[in-house]
Amino acid sequence: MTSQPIVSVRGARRRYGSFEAVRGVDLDVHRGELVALLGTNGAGKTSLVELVEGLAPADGGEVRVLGHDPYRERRRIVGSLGIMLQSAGFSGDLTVAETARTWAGTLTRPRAVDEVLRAVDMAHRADVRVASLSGGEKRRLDLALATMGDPEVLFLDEPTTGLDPESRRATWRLVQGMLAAGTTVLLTTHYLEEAEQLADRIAILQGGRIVRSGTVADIVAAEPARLECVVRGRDGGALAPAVADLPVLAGVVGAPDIDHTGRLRLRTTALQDDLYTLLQWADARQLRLDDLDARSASLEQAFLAMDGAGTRAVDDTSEVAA
Ligand SMILES: Nc1ncnc2c1ncn2[C@@H]1O[C@H](COP(=O)(O)OP(=O)(O)OP(=O)(O)O)[C@@H](O)[C@H]1O
Repeated sequence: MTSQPIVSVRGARRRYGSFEAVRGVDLDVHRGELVALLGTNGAGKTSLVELVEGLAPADGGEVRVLGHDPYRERRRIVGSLGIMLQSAGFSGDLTVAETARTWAGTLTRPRAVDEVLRAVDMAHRADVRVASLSGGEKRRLDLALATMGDPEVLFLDEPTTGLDPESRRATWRLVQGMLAAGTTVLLTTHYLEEAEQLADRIAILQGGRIVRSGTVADIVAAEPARLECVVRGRDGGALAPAVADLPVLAGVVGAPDIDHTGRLRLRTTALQDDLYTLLQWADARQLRLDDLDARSASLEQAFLAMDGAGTRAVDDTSEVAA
C-alpha cells in the first residue's frame, strides 16, 4: 500500500515510573484495514493503544493518527475517532437509551439512537438501567457508543470479552460492515479466532515489542504443519512400523512418533511433498493410512510456539469455537 497510513507509530515508548511497557513499537494501519494486536496479559497492548487513542503521551518515538499527534492535537481528530475501552464508565442509574442520547449529545453528527442500539441488538433493552445489564450487554452498549459517530478510525480494546458466541459473531458482522464502508480499525483481542476472522494483518506484542507481524498466512507459514494417521495392513489390522521403515520425509521436524497402535504423528515444513511421499510408500507396501489428518498450523499453534508460555496466551479460544 502506498497511501499515507491512517495510524502511524514509529519507535513508540511508554513508561510507568522505571518500567517500560512499550519499547520501541512501529505500526501502520491503512485506510479500511483492520490490524489486530495480540499478546499475553501484560504484553503492552492497552498501553500502546492508549498512545494511539491519545489518552496518554508517548515517552519516546512518534504517534500519528490522521496525520496528527493524537495526544497534543486531540481536538483536531477526536470527532473522527470511535473508542471502545476495556471498561467504560457509564452511570449505572441511566437507562440504555438515556446513556446513548447523552453520548449522542457530545457528537457532531450522531447516528439515530434507535438505529445504533438495533445494530448491537440492544433496542429491546433501551429502558433498562445500565446497572442491571449483563457484562456482555454492557460490552454491546460500549460498541454502540463507539460507532455512533460513524468514526473514520475505530479503536476496539477486547470488544467481545464476555460475549456469548452468537453475540460475538454479531459483533464481527458489524465490524466487517464498517470495514466494508471504509472504516479503519485497530483491535486488541485475546480471541485468536476473532483475529483470524477480522484482521487484514496481525501484530503480536511480547514484553512491549512487536515480535511478529503480517497476515495470518504469513504468521502460520513459519510454523510446521501436522500430519497424523494410523498405519494398517491390508487386512485392516494396525501396524506399528519402526521409524526406520518410514520413507525419507524431507520436511520433518524432530523425529516422527509412532505408538504401539500404529498411530503416526509428525510435524513438517513440507506438508504436500511429505504427504505425497508417505502415500506412495503406503501404496507400494499395500498399507492403509486410516484417520489421515494433514493440516497447516493454526494461528493458535503459531502463537503458542512464539509465546513459549502455553496457556497464558489464549485463555478462551475454546469458548470461541463453541
Ligand atoms: N498504570 C500503570 N502503572 C504501572 N504499570 C502499569 C500500568 N498500566 C499497565 N502497567 C504495566 O504495563 C504492562 C503492560 O500492561 P498493559 O495493560 O498494556 O498490557 P495488555 O497487553 O493490555 O494486558 P491485558 O491483555 O491483560 O489487557 C504490564 O506489566 C502492566 O502491569
